Amino acid sequence: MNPDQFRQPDGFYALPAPAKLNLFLHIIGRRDDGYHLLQSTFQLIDRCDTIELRVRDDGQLVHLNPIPGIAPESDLCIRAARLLQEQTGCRLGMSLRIRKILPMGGGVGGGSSDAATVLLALNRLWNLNLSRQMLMDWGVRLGADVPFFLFGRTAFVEGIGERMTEVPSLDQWFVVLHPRVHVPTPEIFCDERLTRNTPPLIVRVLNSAATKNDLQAVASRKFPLIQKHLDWLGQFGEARMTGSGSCVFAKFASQDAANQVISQLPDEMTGFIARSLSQHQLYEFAD
Ligand SMILES: C[C@@](CO)(OP(=O)(O)O)[C@H](O)COP(=O)(O)OP(=O)(O)OC[C@H]1O[C@@H](n2ccc(N)nc2=O)[C@H](O)[C@@H]1O
Ligand SMILES: Nc1ncnc2c1ncn2[C@@H]1O[C@H](COP(=O)(O)OP(=O)(O)O)[C@@H](O)[C@H]1O
Repeated sequence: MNPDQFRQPDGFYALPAPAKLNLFLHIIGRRDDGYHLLQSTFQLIDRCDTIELRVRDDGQLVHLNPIPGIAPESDLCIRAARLLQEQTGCRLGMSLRIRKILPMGGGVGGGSSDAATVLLALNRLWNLNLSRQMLMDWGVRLGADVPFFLFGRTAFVEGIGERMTEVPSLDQWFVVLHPRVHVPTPEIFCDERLTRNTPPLIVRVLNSAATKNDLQAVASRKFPLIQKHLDWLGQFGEARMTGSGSCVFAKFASQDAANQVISQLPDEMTGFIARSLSQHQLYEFAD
């Protein structure tokens, strides 16, 4: 795939960073170090941040529009580029702009996806020719979900989130709502009410009535606004939380059906519709 298809007249490449939904998320155990053993299906959706970047010859990593509240050097995109410089000795740099539309800390993986897009893009634009597996091994240092975005296809995820198997992607539409609460992931995982004994799935199911999100009961009890959004969306289909929240979603067979639901959204709620994506748009930027 030629990166030129993403090139804009100003010389920047405008690259998509898609969101994900956890179609289900089971906690099947806990390791001695406190980390939880998961089983989850991760689905890419076509709602995306846009990462605009241009290669620099001077080796600098310049963030042209830092996200309020995130210091440029802490931004996952800058950290991703620095990681590649450190690991490969590459002396090239980048200028970066982020067009951010994905809710932060919403369980749709925006920060991890932004980082994965930078890793994939620089792999091409800095001519590094690193394998997908190499990028995944390095990317996990930036965030637990980064390897999934590099994997780039619908995945059944196990372990603490590091073991991935491709599963068939279904063409589906989703309504996603964003309750305006920030859910602290460690607090949900540490809650004594969290169940950690869902029986392991043997058949690799994509999504069915037999699955759930084990983090949802704790998160929605702690944050009533999440429950309120689940109740509203639940009128139209089975509503579920993604990741550790706060976003909730329901799936629909057509764009029309999803549009009909979102058009009825009360003023005090925000949300969007999205379609399942069978493959990351930059999948071919790694071998
Ligand atoms: C559970 C998921 C599913 O997608 O939730 P979301 O972040 O998407 O909401 C992610 O894997 C999360 O990824 P991320 O938010 O990067 O988590 P990390 O920084 O690795 O971990 C935050 C904290 O969550 C707990 N944690 C996380 C993952 C795991 N398998 N077991 C855990 O117990 C640990 O307490 C850890 O300190
Ligand atoms: N480029 C970035 N985009 C979003 N979040 C970022 C970014 N860089 C660093 N972060 C930090 O990562 C945290 C997790 O972000 P995000 O991936 O959006 O959440 P989640 O894992 O719940 O989907 C944010 O709260 C923010 O502090």
